[in-house]
Amino acid sequence: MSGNFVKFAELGRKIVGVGRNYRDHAAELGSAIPEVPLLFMKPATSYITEGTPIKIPKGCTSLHHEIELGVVIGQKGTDIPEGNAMNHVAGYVLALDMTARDFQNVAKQKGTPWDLAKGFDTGCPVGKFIPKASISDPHNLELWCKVNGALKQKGNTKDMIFKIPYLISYISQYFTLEPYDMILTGTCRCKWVSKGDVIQGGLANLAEIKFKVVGAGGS
Ligand SMILES: O=C(O)/C=C/C(=O)CC(=O)C(=O)O
Ligand SMILES: [Mg+2]
Repeated sequence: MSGNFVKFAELGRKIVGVGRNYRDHAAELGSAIPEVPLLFMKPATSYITEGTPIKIPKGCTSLHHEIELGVVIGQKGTDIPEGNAMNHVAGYVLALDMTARDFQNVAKQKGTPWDLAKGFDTGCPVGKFIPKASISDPHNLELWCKVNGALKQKGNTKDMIFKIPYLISYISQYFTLEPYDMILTGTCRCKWVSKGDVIQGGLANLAEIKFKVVGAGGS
């Protein structure tokens, strides 16, 4: 797959989220560690790139940022063996899995889907595509997130419970993975944001992102 994958977020493929893949995040939400990957989907309409603000979804009173490593798929596959999984990776991206935590808490209590909490417009800000060759070990990368300059999240991808080859293999047993799909690999921790805040994130010395948060009305 060529390095010219920059516009993957505009090509409209699916986003598969992995939840509770870091012990610290599961613990801070009082959630059990999953025995198999906990999956959810975000529609491609949730993608935004730098320059477009994150809009607090209508009625949301607790919007959280989750800084995550995104894995961008480059080769189609179903039932991908773990040993071959990395051949399906085109590259990576630094992403924010924005989560309407209040919507999610209601859904968790009622046992209903997380779609509204995860899949709203602007809920998946991403940075630039990073070709696979630029990262020798995706399981040893520092991740950080600041809000208005104050550090809110700091973690390392080495702490993922389920590693990338296993995630690709597991997901592809249920959803065919296609070029330009993206897997959000989970977050180390989370915090909330408000209208007017500026979120910045970093992935080792490879990528940085910056997004402004606006209200439901767009200001
Ligand atoms: O309620 C929970 O335990 C987890 C909530 C999430 O939003 C999961 C994630 O997206 C994540 O762990 O990254
Ligand atoms: Mg997440």
